Amino acid sequence: MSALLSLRNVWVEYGEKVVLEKVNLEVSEGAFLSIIGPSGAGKSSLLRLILGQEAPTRGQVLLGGEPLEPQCGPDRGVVFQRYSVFPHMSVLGNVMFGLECPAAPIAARLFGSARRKAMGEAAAMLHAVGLGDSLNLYPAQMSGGMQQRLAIAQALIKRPRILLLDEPFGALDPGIRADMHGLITQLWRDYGLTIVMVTHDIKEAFTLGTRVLALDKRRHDPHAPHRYGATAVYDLPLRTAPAVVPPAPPQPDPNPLSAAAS
Ligand SMILES: Nc1ncnc2c1ncn2[C@@H]1O[C@H](COP(=O)(O)OP(=O)(O)OP(=O)(O)O)[C@@H](O)[C@H]1O
Repeated sequence: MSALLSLRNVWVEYGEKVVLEKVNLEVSEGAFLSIIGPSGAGKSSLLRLILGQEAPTRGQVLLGGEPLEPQCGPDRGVVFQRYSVFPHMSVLGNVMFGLECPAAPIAARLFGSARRKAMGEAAAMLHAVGLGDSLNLYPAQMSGGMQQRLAIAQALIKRPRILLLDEPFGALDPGIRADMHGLITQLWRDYGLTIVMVTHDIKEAFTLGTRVLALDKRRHDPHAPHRYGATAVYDLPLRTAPAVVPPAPPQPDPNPLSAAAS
C-alpha cells in the first residue's frame, strides 16, 4: 500500500543550526504514529512541516503522493496542548466555524438549510467527543479535558486526511488523560483516522501508537552543538490496534438541535 504521508531526506535548518537532518518517513493510511525524543530534538518542528506551517530547507514532504501545499489545508487537522479553541465562541460555534468559514469565507456564517445542516453535523461531532450536553457552554466554563475534547471536534469536523496531535494531553490530570486516551482510540477507529502524535510521555506513545518513532541526534560535535540535527533513530512497528480499550460511545441526544437553537 502506498504511503499517505512521505518525508524524503527532509532537513530543517535555521541559519547554521541544523534541527532535523535526513529524515525519511513513510506513514500509511490508518496508522497511529507516536513521535518521542528529548526536548529540542525537533518533534514540533516535524509536525509544523507536516502541517505546512514551515517548509523543509532540503527534501520533500508528500501527502497522498503530492507535494504538500505550503499552508495548512483542510486535509490536515491539528490539536495543540492548549489554547486552540476560540474563547469568544460557544462550543457549537467553535465547531461550526470550521464548516462555515470555508463555505462562506467573507461572512463566516451560513443561513437557512445550509446552517441547519452544518449545525446538525457539528452537534453530531460534539456528541462523538462526549460534549453533547455542552453545546452552549463557552470554553472558560469548561475543564481542561473538555476544552481538549472541543479542540479534537474542531479538528475533526473538517474531515482531515491526517490528524496531528502536539502533546494534546500534556496539560491534563492523569485520570482525565486516561479518559482522553480512550476517546482518541475510539475516534481513531470509528473515523478511520491517520494520526501523528508528539508526546513526552513514553508510556502514552506505546499505549496509543501502532508505531513509535524516536528522534535524536546520531552525531554530536561538542564544540558546535548546532552542527548536527536529529533524525529517526528508532522506528518501532507495534501492532495494528492500540492497547487502550475505548470507552462505550456517548449516547446521542435524540434532539441535539433543540439545545443549540436557544
Ligand atoms: N524559528 C526558529 N528559529 C530558530 N530556532 C528554532 C526555531 N524554531 C525552533 N527552533 C529550534 O529548533 C529546535 C527544535 O525545536 P522543537 O520545538 O521542534 O523541539 P521539540 O523536540 O518539539 O522540543 P520540546 O520537546 O521541548 O517541545 C530547538 O533548539 C529550537 O530552539
